[in-house]
Amino acid sequence: MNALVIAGGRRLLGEVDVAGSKNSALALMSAVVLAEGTTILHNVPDVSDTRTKAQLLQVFGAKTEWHGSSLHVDCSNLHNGEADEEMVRSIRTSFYLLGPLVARLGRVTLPAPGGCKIGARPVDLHIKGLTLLGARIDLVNGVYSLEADSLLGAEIYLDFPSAGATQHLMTAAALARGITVIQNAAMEPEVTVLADFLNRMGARVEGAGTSTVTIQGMSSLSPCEFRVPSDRLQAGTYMLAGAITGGDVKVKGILPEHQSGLVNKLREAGAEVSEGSDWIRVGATERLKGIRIKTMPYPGFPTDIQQPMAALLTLAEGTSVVEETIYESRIGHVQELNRMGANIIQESRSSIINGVSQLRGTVVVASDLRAGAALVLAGLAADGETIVRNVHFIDRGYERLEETLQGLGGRIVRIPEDELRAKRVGETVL
Ligand SMILES: CC(=O)N[C@H]1[C@@H](OP(=O)(O)OP(=O)(O)OC[C@H]2O[C@@H](n3ccc(=O)[nH]c3=O)[C@H](O)[C@@H]2O)O[C@H](CO)[C@@H](O)[C@@H]1O
Ligand SMILES: C=C(OP(=O)(O)O)C(=O)O
Repeated sequence: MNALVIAGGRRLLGEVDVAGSKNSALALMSAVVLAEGTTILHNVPDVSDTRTKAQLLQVFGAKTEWHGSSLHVDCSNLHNGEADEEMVRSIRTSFYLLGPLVARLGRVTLPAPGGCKIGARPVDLHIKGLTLLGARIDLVNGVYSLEADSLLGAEIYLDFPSAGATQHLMTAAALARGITVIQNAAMEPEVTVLADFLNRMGARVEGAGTSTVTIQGMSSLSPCEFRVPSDRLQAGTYMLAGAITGGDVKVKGILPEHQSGLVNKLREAGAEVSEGSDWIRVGATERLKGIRIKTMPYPGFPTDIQQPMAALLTLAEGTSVVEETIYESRIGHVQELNRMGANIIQESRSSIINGVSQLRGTVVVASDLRAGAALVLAGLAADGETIVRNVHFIDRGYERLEETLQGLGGRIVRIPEDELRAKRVGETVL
């Protein structure tokens, strides 16, 4: 296990080229199984989730090869396999493989998925949709078994615009006979990226990015080459790094229209934000003001940026209220930020943040991916040294986080936790 050690208090300055999107790459890595032959995904982020997903594909007979950030996946000889429960539980999108694999193989079994522990995260909408597409589904001892002679197009209404269910069902429907219509679909950018990818494979998907997505299923699809777009969540985190350190950070190679929730809220808090066709620059010359945030499905304020944004607001003047409406317990950062001197009171799904003028470095523990990102941001701004433990959570979704932050002038290093234990109380690392 590793920890990140951060010597805070330095303004971050400079430019960041943002890596490929974890969430898009993972959805595409399910869709690749739809086509016989080798699909090539470019710009796949080097994070633990994509490496785990590649291993999972191998369990079902796919051959995977990494060439830098390009992933070649040969799905010519798929077969059933028994996936290790630990592996499946370590990522969320293991589950998105069920639909496309049953479409290709006629039957498949897979343990229930994992992902960040930020709420109950049921899969009922996935199951409801797959059942409507004609799959027979059993759950025994935490393992899902699916069977279908062939999938049939269906009309599916989602009770909540779930990003995962929308993408999973679109993928399965691409090999179903007839037309599938998904109502109350998620409108997240990752849905549109997946539609572009499926269309590149020969499917006919329309309406992605709206609340009604229509998929004309095909009897077969072809492999293709596709570039994963940049990660809007890594980008958002680096924008926040510019703001929380009173620095000036330009994130490049991104689609600014995907950041409108964050950009508007940063401006409301008093940050300086400018943007061009494929970049956004964020800085802060004065202390920010407290604001209200409410997470919502896209295009609302993204839940995945809620925890990093909360870190920023701990230092804003006055009181902020951050309401999490998507997940019932995305609060792992709260207690740890308070250990650093923040003043956050958690009331049900709302964090009431009373701004403090300084955070103090200490040892904190990441409970999940974005809680980890929030603690790193807090550490960059804090007085003294912060040690963030459980870095494996952060590694799920940030490609070479410490190198990127070092490139902006941040003092941050990764060290094995064993080395930390050897230090005397009060002894610093950096
Ligand atoms: C790998 C990936 O892409 N992860 C993202 C994806 O997660 P994920 O796809 O898991 O998130 P969903 O959009 O499905 O979840 C949103 C809400 O719907 C609920 N729900 C979901 C499915 C279901 O069958 N039943 C149900 O009740 C969830 O518990 C949650 O409260 O979208 C989330 C919302 O933008 C992001 O936070 C995650 O980073
Ligand atoms: C919640 C997240 O990921 P996952 O859905 O993969 O757990 C995230 O990326 O913030």
